[in-house]
Amino acid sequence: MNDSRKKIVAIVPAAGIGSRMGAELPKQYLKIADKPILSLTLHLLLTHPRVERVIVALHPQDSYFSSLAEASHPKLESVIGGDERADSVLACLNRVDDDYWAMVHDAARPCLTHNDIDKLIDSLALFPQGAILASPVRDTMKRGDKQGRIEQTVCREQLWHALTPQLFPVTSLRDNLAKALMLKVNITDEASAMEWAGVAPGLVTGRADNIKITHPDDLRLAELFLSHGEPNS
Ligand SMILES: Nc1ccn([C@@H]2O[C@H](COP(=O)(O)OP(=O)(O)OP(=O)(O)O)[C@@H](O)[C@H]2O)c(=O)n1
Ligand SMILES: C[C@](O)(CO)[C@H](O)COP(=O)(O)O
Repeated sequence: MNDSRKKIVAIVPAAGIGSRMGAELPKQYLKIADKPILSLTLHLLLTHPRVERVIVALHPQDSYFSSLAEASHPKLESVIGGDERADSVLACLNRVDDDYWAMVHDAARPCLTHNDIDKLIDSLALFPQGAILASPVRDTMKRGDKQGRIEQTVCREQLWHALTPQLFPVTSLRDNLAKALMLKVNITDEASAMEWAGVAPGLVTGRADNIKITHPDDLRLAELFLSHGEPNS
């Protein structure tokens, strides 16, 4: 099936509390260049021509989302997320028809570009099983011991940072994720659920500035990237 016929739904897990950020409000509502991070991420996905729908998972007590400009967008719907990121993704997947492809992208990654989304979608010709954006590890990698000392140097050949979006057929992702969660398998991204089921997702080199805003110093970095990044729409 060529990509012009692939129906793509973007799934945005945004039900976290941002504990590592330690801010007064969930990090997805902190502002960069005067815009909430979630607004930046949703706008990026809603304006991409190959994304038909966007589903966002929200915390049950989320009182911020309704005030976002994007909240009333006709292509967008929201669901209540779960205890872990994977539960939130599954809650979104349960709202999607089987003939879609799910492109799962963290709310906390607002620096994604349309060009990288196109790269990922185009990669399905090579990786019909699904694929993820990833960034090759550049630094020498160390494993530390419990005393904070170097235990070993880890070979960085073939090591990648998994990014998002991660793009898979809705049916296999939903089934594999549901089974893995039921068996209490540790799932931190969509690819790990697919790997658990024996699938080898494709790795597509994405921009290293597609960072996940996790700690306070990530905010300034993201602001820098967004002020110098390519226009997305
Ligand atoms: N139960 C959860 C937990 C996380 N997320 C989302 O998954 C993305 C990546 O998770 P992470 O960066 O860990 O966000 P938080 O869980 O909010 O951060 P922390 O672990 O520091 O609390 C975020 O957009 C977050 O909102 C979610 O939808 N549902
Ligand atoms: C999905 C992810 O962004 C890929 O790197 C990452 O696994 C999310 O992890 P988190 O602990 O939920 O931030």
